[in-house]
Amino acid sequence: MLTIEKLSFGYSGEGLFRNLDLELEPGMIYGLLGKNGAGKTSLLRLISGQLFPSGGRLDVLGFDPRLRQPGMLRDIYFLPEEFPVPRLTGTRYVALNSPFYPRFDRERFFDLCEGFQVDPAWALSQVSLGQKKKFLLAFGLASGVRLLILDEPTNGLDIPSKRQFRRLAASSLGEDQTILISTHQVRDMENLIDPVIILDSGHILFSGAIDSIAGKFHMSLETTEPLPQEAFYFERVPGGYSVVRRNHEGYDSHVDLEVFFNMVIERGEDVAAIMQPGREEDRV
Ligand SMILES: Nc1ncnc2c1ncn2[C@@H]1O[C@H](COP(=O)(O)OP(=O)(O)OP(=O)(O)O)[C@@H](O)[C@H]1O
Repeated sequence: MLTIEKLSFGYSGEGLFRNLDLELEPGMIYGLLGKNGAGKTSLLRLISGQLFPSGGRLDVLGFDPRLRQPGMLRDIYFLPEEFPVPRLTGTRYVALNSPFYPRFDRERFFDLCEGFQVDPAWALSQVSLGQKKKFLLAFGLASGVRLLILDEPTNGLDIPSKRQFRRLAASSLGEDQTILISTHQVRDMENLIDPVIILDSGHILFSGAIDSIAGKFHMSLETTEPLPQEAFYFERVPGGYSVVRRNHEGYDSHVDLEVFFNMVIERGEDVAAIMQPGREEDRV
């Protein structure tokens, strides 16, 4: 559903992406993780045709996003991190905008509004940032598009709303749909995103399924600090140390995404070597 090959892009001559490759499959909720400034928003804007690459190939739902053809636009919904809202009620917004999305499901939209505790009768310009965001998330999740792109969707949401978002997003996904969520708040996305893509300074350091991580690495919370040679990676956490070891024994363990993210940022090349069969080097 989305293929990126050898993508290059930069702002005013400064290279951000060089030879970037990425493939997204339908039926998944991808998490695009990266620190501030890693390039997440730029990548999302390239995918949705709001920025143009300087080289390489982008295929989004069979379209070249630069052309912004109606066939692509009716199947993509992009919720940016910051967004202006018109001086309209939610109901009027839906009446004006839903016709652009042929598979928009009004009943689902009202259910989602109820789930998010937002009232479509509200004037959008007069509600809080979190309420606006939840309204637009309900719109996006009800739009029926094949590619839903959410840039930092949990920014501005309170803790119960973040939980609601995870629940409603997971229950909204159809087989032919993909959700691509960018965030630097990794914890907010746990138990929702799979696979994960980790971007750092314009490079994809990791792209893969949670299962594949659990197959190669074992994570545990330990009370004592391990010796460096005893662990692949560890960090101090409340209550002790989060310790990552190679999973040679095939143990089942929960993947703590934040720890994995930190590990990839610190040891990206080593993780890549381990994750790729055939190029694996046996490290502790
Ligand atoms: N319009 C622009 N002109 C010039 N440079 C830009 C522009 N937009 C972004 N950049 C730069 O490109 C890099 C990537 O920015 P981008 O917004 O894509 O990162 P991000 O991962 O989304 O960050 P954040 O998590 O802070 O939103 C940063 O170094 C940023 O300063």
